[in-house]
Amino acid sequence: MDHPIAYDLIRKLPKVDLHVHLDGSVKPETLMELAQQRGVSLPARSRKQLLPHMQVEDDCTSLKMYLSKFDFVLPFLQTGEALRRVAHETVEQAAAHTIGYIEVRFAPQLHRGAGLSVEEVIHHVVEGLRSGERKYGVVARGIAICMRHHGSKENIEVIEAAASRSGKGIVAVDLAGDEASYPPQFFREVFAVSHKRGLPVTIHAGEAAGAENVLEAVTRLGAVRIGHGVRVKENPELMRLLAKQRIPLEMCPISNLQTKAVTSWEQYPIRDYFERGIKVTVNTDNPTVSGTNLTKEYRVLADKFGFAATELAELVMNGVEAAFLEESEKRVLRRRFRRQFRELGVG
Ligand SMILES: O=c1[nH]cnc2c1ncn2[C@H]1C[C@H](O)[C@@H](CO)O1
Ligand SMILES: [Zn+2]
Repeated sequence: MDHPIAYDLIRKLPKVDLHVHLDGSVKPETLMELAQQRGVSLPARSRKQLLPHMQVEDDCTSLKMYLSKFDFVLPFLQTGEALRRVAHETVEQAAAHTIGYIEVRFAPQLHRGAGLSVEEVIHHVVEGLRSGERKYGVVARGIAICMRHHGSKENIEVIEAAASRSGKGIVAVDLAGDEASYPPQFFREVFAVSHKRGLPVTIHAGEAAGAENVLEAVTRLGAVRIGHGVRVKENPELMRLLAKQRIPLEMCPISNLQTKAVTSWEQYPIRDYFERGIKVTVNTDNPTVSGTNLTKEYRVLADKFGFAATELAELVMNGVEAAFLEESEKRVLRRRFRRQFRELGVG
């Protein structure tokens, strides 16, 4: 049976990905080459055999279990060369799904195992993004992540280094990792530094813990965007606050189902948020770990939630408005996207 919105139209629709992790985007083929270069043998010899080590299965029961997949790839992402390559390839993969703007996030402290400094990690990732930008015509920026299991000293070091690169490839900072074990109030001191340095903040919240974490992130950590926010639905007043303050949610539907932020699509609040006027954006989170891409994410919205093409275009434009870009850069994107929508007969 034909779907009311053709798969091909969704692929061709210009899109933005505001929430995609570098270490969740490594191609299996690349991992095999990186392992070979290091003389390390992998437990698998083909892409097909390797994928189960890099990707979650249907039996994933929690964010914690989901996060364990990253342990497999991180040992191979410890050199400048590897970081540049995966950053470049993240942009390449985005281009294949007509993504015009991408913000790639990464945790500098997780890439220091072979002696790189935080500044060097940031430098190599930004260089990889830039070469991807030049080759594929996708505007690409970086977000530096503080990890929940790291101490204040390490996280403040990330924020300081990111602030020094602000406007030079890095546009914001984030907090990621095991939300259930480390609530946001532990990080007030850390994010006070980003506030002092004028660096925008987005926080993973309301994914593996309740709506109170989103409230804390917005009111105490100064978050101007929220990663996921699936459990905001528990608090109607918070939903009104987010709509009123125009705080965008970076939702990642397929990842959200895998980490059990919800247990079925029926419980997924994206339609409800959209209708309440919350600025919902649609993103991939971790293309490799989640076995996803942005076309697939938008297709879920059409298939499971009945979003029409014009509504999908509205979600895309929410992403453009939510981008951590200068107003002049946004204007260019806005114009380009509107023209592309018209050419596709959408809106
Ligand atoms: O969805 C997520 N929630 C919390 N943390 C996450 C998510 N996806 C990836 N991460 C973590 C694992 C990675 O190693 C780290 C840096 O990208 O961020
Ligand atoms: Zn994430």
